[in-house]
Amino acid sequence: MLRSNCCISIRPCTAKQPSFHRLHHSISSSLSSGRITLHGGDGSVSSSRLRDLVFVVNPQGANGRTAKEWKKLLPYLRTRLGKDCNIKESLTSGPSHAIDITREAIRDGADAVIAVGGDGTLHEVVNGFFWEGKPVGNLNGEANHSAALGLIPLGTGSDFARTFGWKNDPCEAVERIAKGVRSRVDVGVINHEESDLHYFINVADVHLSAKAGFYASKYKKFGSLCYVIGALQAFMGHHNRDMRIKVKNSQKSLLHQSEQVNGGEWEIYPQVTALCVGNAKYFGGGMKITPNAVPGNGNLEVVVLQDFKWYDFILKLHKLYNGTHLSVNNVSSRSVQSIEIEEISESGSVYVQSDGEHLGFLPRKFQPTHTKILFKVNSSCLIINLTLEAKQTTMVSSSLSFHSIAAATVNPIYAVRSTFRRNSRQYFSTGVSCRGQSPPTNEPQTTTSKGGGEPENVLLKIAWYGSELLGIAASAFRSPASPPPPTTTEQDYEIPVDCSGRAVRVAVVDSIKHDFKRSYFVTGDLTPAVYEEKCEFADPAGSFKGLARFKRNCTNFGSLIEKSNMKLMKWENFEEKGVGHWKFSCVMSFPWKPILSATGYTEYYFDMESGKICRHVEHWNVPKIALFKQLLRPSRGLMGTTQN
Ligand SMILES: Nc1ncnc2c1ncn2[C@@H]1O[C@H](COP(=O)(O)OP(=O)(O)OP(=O)(O)O)[C@@H](O)[C@H]1O
Repeated sequence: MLRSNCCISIRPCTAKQPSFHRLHHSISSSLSSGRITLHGGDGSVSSSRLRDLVFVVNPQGANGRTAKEWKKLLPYLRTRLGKDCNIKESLTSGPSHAIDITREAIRDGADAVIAVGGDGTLHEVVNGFFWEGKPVGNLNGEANHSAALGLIPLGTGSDFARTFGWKNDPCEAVERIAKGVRSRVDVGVINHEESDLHYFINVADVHLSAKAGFYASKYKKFGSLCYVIGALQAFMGHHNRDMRIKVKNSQKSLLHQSEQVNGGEWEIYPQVTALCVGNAKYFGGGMKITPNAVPGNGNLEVVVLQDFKWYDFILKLHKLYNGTHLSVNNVSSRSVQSIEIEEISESGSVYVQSDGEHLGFLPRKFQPTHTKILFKVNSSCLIINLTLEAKQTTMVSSSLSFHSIAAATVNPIYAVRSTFRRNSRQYFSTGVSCRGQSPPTNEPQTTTSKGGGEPENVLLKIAWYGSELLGIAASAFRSPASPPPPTTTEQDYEIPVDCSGRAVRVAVVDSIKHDFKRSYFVTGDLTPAVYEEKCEFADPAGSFKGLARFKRNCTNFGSLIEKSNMKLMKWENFEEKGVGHWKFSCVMSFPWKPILSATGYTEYYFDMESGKICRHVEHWNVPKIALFKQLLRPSRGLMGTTQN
């Protein structure tokens, strides 16, 4: 790896940065009345009209779930907002289409463009607010009119929404839109030689995290598991790289609690693993990577991870999720207004992504452009009002630069003069005024989706999916000479039934006890006859249905284990369920032979009709972190246990 001379310095900001206040302009009156008052040039009130809301829907978001949720949401949306707004729906036909839709909608005078999907869709809609470095204006020449940005988070990660504490709950999002409270957010701009300016609203990052994001996008069909697979793949062939950065208007090193006195000079950051520039706090499906970022304060938070090894991520993963990683060695953070980044060796292999979208590789030359633009965002519903404030300060350097864009003035966004043109080609069939067309039902048909969950939950999910994946991988590499999973006569066992055809409870419980004796955790040896075919298997990290998958997971887990011991300590009977308290220990077959040891209990719920097990819920008494630590602790491989 190439290292070159370096100097580290930061110049204090001399440029005036407009001060930012979070604005909460209530527009609920506009929304509830459904009317926007239009003022004539002499200030006279001329007429009023309904607000035009354009919903840009990515039907492929969250592996197709966005389309399903949207279909269910639309009737409710019309009921809730249709009285006051023209609701237009526009489905994207492929990548980047949302950019064009947004531009055209704004040119046509839309009052708000609302992204429906994940961060990728939001990212495209944000980029649609700009054209050649300037905010797009409507073609009616209304100086005071500027479109707002909204969000119904329905993606896989939906990380931007997490900063505001919003869940992937479309009904909640509609309520936020209906309330209409607005505040402003900044938008970052990325300059890249030979390409247009690129805007981001959440987090832009380079190197390992960006590479992981690149791979994760290929596995979205696996839901949040895509981030685990992406990260594993990104580690292959990864090398930390020396980088040079130049920041501007940095105020305070958050890590060292000191004021920066220099700015605008190059600093060397050796062995950078990842560098993240946050306008908001979360990325990668819930990692609180830039925990001090505030989307409306005019600054970006830069977090640099240096010299991380793969095991550092395992050891510190929970800190990355809960945002406490800034206290870790080799992690630094600072607040900046702009940053330029250069890879010293110019390998051209350093990935860049913004808002989870792959942008290319760290280039060698850039021409940053500073554009001051005003964004006001609805802090609760994310309606961003965008107004051009100032533009074009050009500086030349050989780096990638991220700017926070901000401005001080606020335009009243509902003093609009235009009428919304209704002939846009891009509005699909439902793009009509919903006034008076409310569906008969007022009840939302949507289901609440997972998302915006607790960091610990995400960690658990990763552990769950990770172990499942590891098990699958291990089973794939299992030697053909290895003995096949034990086959048992239990496959053919028929459970006795009572006169109403229901499985006899005592026989079911006996079978469960028998399965414990055969260490079903690691052998997958379960008695199929006592389980419903679609039995649900759950633990605090997740759940799925189907005995076959559970058996496969157990068998695969077994292939990672050298020795194990499982004991049913106590059994309790209740009317609708039985509870088995167990003790489990094993030696993993990793080179450092870690020993896992835990107690826990499993609840077996019985189906009232068939008498078979319909839910199998596992609880581990050991904290997850303790399990993680056990996994990393080497042993001598000595354990007086039953051979698996
Ligand atoms: N009609 C479409 N067909 C295929 N891809 C599309 C289509 N419309 C948009 N896309 C692309 O889908 C990608 C992902 O979309 P989106 O971000 O909404 O969902 P997600 O990836 O599941 O969520 P998140 O980004 O929050 O993890 C975007 O990069 C976008 O370019």
